Amino acid sequence: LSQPEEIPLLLGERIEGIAKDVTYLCPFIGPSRGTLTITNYKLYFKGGDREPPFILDVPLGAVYRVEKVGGSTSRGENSYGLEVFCKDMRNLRFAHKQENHSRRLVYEKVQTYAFPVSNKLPFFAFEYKEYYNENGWAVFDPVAEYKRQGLPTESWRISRINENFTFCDTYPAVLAIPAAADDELLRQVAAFRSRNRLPIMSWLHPQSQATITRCSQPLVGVGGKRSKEDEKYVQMILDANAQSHKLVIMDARPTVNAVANKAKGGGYENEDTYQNAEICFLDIHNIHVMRESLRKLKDICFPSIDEHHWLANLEATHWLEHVKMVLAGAVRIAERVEGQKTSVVVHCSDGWDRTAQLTALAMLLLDPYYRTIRGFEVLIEKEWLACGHKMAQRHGHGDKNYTDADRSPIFQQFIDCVWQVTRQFPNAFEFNEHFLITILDHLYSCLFGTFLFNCERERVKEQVKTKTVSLWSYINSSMEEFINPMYASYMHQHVLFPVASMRRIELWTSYYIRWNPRMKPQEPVHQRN
Ligand SMILES: CCCC(=O)OC[C@@H](COP(=O)(O)O[C@@H]1[C@H](O)[C@H](OP(=O)(O)O)[C@@H](O)[C@H](O)[C@H]1O)OC(=O)CCC
Repeated sequence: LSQPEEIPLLLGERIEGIAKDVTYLCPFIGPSRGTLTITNYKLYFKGGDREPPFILDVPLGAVYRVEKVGGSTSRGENSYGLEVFCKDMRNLRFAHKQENHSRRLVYEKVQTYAFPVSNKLPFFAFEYKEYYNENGWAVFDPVAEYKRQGLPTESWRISRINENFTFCDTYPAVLAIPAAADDELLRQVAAFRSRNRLPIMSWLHPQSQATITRCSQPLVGVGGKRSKEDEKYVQMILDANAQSHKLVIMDARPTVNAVANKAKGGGYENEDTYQNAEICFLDIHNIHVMRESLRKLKDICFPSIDEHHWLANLEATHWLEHVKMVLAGAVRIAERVEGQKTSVVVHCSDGWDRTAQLTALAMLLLDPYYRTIRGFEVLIEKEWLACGHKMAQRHGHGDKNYTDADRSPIFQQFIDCVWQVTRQFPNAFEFNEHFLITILDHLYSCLFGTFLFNCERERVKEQVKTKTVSLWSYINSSMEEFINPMYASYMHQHVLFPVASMRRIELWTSYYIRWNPRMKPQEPVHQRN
């Protein structure tokens, strides 16, 4: 059986436990007997009874649950062991021998190193010492990105009112806001927005000066409160765009949820008080609906696919419908900004899930820069990480409470939407599908500091830029792996308008069904006698 030295270890990785004579029960090729090793970063199984050996290499960050299967009275073959549930659409079944107590060892080591936050241990990212000659932390600089967009202008200024994160603790330190708004007005506007997440600029159209701004819901409440300052500030956003006398407020939610939020002091802008604004609702469901939808999708994809009911089962998950709704919302924003030179304000309830999906996708459609590898990295850093999408909470990084209702695959759904666009415009992106899957793998692995924690304030406090490696260091050090050979320079000048219709939305099978072998090993064909 394999010896410790045969386990590939990263710099900073150490073996925490080895269990020999373990059987991995693969749902497709059947059992493999071998050695199961747990390190402070991964779960590694190597089968000794096949040539080539069967290898499993699973970052513990991808594990959300581990359960013991069978007890001391279990007698059936392989009935005593462990089940490991993973965030990357698979579950792993292992069978142990009862006598050598290897199950307890593996169970305890997985519980310890898969959930460092619950065990008051550092993420492995803080122990990972690999050197890369690319510094991924230098890919995104907010002022440089604003400069690339043409800021500051006479209508838009860069503000450091939030440089200590005391103005809005989930927003970036550096904000782009209307030049006409002084700090006093900013404070009054922030006070009227949920969690102080006032409208800030995401993107400026290089020709028309139309903008995409983003925020959280106004604190209207059941009493129908209004804020003259908020109304004045929204008017400043409109006035900053000389091309248009109208502004559109896109509320990502279904109206029923926007109304329900009034009961919690939230709500939406009233067209009577926001004179020159048109409000429309994009009907995208909340984090709870999306979590449930992906759970259903995993259930019909793994471990086996019901050939006779596949399409009915897929439709019943509603996953593709939700992907379509997010993409359709982004297309509506892009059409307004590009086609009608109209500025758009995007919000939802908190302005960090659906809003991030919509601004990032609309910017991807409108600006070819974000369709390059480095540009896409900037887009994720800016619209997702700096603007406070709760990466750690939504993915349960290092936390053993897998039933937490605040977990939801919103960022993954955004990457799925990006994949849909690459399918409709295969020449328009510098990156390939492997790039998108690698991002999702390291969304879960916690090997890099990039996706750790919930906002810029936390990342500054944890010193991720000096104590961890950026995912972009790894990717940009082997760029050729992630290049799309079909990328055509003439194409990338255009605005993309994908068809957000069910007939064009596809299931991303190389992600969701990646663990099923392409061909089920043929069952022996019984000769007709
Ligand atoms: C009487 C009590 C009313 C009430 O609880 O309102 C609260 C809403 C919850 O509001 P929702 O918008 O439905 O749901 C919210 C959004 O998903 C938000 O993400 P985003 O950034 O995309 O906004 C998350 O951050 C919140 O955690 C979540 O609660 O619940 C509903 O609207 C469900 C009822 C149909």
